[in-house]
This record gives sequence, C-alpha cells and structure tokens, in this order.
Amino acid sequence: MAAPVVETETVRGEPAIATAQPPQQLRVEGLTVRFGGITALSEVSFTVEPGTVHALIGPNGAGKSTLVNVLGGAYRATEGSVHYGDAELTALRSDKVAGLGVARTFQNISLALEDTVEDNLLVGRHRLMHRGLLPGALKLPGARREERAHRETVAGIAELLGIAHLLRTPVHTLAYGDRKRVEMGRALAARPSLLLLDEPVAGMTHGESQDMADTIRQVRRDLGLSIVLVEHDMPFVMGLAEQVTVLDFGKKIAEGTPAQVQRDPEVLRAYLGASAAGDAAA
Ligand SMILES: Nc1ncnc2c1ncn2[C@@H]1O[C@H](COP(=O)(O)OP(=O)(O)OP(=O)(O)O)[C@@H](O)[C@H]1O
Repeated sequence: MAAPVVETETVRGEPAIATAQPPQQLRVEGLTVRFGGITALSEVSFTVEPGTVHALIGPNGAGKSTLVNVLGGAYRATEGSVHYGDAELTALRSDKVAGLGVARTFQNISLALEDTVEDNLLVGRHRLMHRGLLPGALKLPGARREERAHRETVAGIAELLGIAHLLRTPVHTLAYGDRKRVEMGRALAARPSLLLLDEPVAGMTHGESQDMADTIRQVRRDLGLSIVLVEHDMPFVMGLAEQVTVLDFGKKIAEGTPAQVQRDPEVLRAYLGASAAGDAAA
C-alpha cells in the first residue's frame, strides 16, 4: 500500500531558499512501462542516494524520458515500483508527487513567454500559496506578507541561478540559456528535495553547458537536494554526476561512476556500435 503523502511545510517562517524536507533515497525496482505493444522500460532497477547527482544516459529511444515521466507522476508503471523514502510514487498523481518534494524540468522549455521571469518563477510557488496573488487593493496584511515571502524566495533562487537581474524581464526577450535557467528556477521555486532535469543543456554551446554545470553544482551544494539528470551531452554528464545508469532499448545495461561506465563494453557498443566497442576494448 502507498505510504501517506506528507505535504511539504507551509511558507511561514521559511528561510529564503530551503528544501522543504531533506532528500530521501529514491529506489526504482523492476520498473516496466509498456505503451500498447512498445516496451519503453523493462525491469529497470537503480537507487539514487540522498543529495547525489545521478545521471540517466542512453541512445535515442532508450527510455530516459519515460523514466523521468514515471518519477514525476505523469506516466504510470505497468509493473514495478518507485519509492521516495517511504512513499510509493507510482501510485500517486503528479500533484501528490510534487507534494512529496519532487520537481522536474521539461525537455522542451514550457514557460509563459509574455510573462516576466519573476511571474514564471512564482508559478513554481503556487502549490505552497495559501491565498494566491491578489490585485493590490484586495490584499489583506497577511496576504501581503505571504506574497512578499514568495517574492523573496524566488528572488533568492534567481540569485542562485544568476538571473536576478532579469526578474522583471519578459521571458520572450531572453537568450535560450537564460530560458533554461528560468525553467530550472521554476522547478526549484517549489523547494524540491529531488530535482528531475530532462536535458538541461540540450541546444547549448559548450561554454553555456559548462556554465550550467557550475550552476547545477552550486544548486546541489546550496540547497542540498538530490538531482536526477537526463542528458545526451557526455562531457557535461561525466563532469557532474556521481553515479550513472545507462539504458538501451528500455533495459539497464550498466551503472557505476562516470569512469566505470565510460569504459564498459556494453555502453560503448550501445553508443558506438559493436566494432567500435571491440576497437576500444583492444
Ligand atoms: N507516450 C508514448 N506512447 C507511445 N510510445 C511512447 C510514448 N513515450 C515514449 N514512447 C516510446 O518509448 C520508447 C522510449 O522513449 P523515450 O522517449 O522514453 O526515450 P528517450 O531515451 O528519452 O529518447 P530521447 O533521447 O530520443 O529523448 C520509444 O520507443 C518511444 O517511441
């Protein structure tokens, strides 16, 4: 039976940016997801230790996004389970998963382009708002205090991500790399203890992706959360992740430290083809 959902604490008295609860161990056990005749994931198991960066890699169609969608509550498991601490995630809707402290970003940025960076970040606070953001004349003192606290929290997150100077700027005027930061900021605004990042540096130049790696390191250090990262950019993944799980055709083919998976023959075969794997092993 699923463990009861523990809602994250309220906004009152919170520090500027703090995770709602300490990160928990994430345990994926025997996870299978089928879409009709397609098996997107087949008996995948791995564990993400609290406070670590764990990468999911694999060629196109390997099942990485499907896995993130299950972790975030968007897709149901056909078989198997996912536990975050004591809670069984696969039994929960995405809003309940968010209530446990799990937040995600999307492969394709999904921001409100006409709105400011601040307004987009505040969307991430909605679940924690008691009163919503009302027009000035309708605000009681308690509502004003709450709104100020939410704005301070998102300002702190913007500072951490290096986009504080853009808070009043409409998103449609931003460079791609900054939009990616806003997307991450919106997820962080919910004060998650587990952050799921789906291709955070897709489409970025090498320099931009290095900057993003520094930002993610700082986010992890300052907020003390766990990060599950899906990304195709290998130098980025290998420089950032402590553990790597490798998928191919929906199956786990390897796991270990970046150094271990980089020389794993199965991984080389999946990425480069059998002959290249043979050459590399020789
Ligand atoms: N909603 C869906 N309905 C049907 N098939 C799906 C669905 N989502 C994913 N699939 C299929 O599941 C398999 C795994 O896809 P998935 O997107 O998870 O792979 P991926 O590793 O994230 O790939 P990429 O790196 O290209 O994003 C693919 O065969 C895909 O076509």
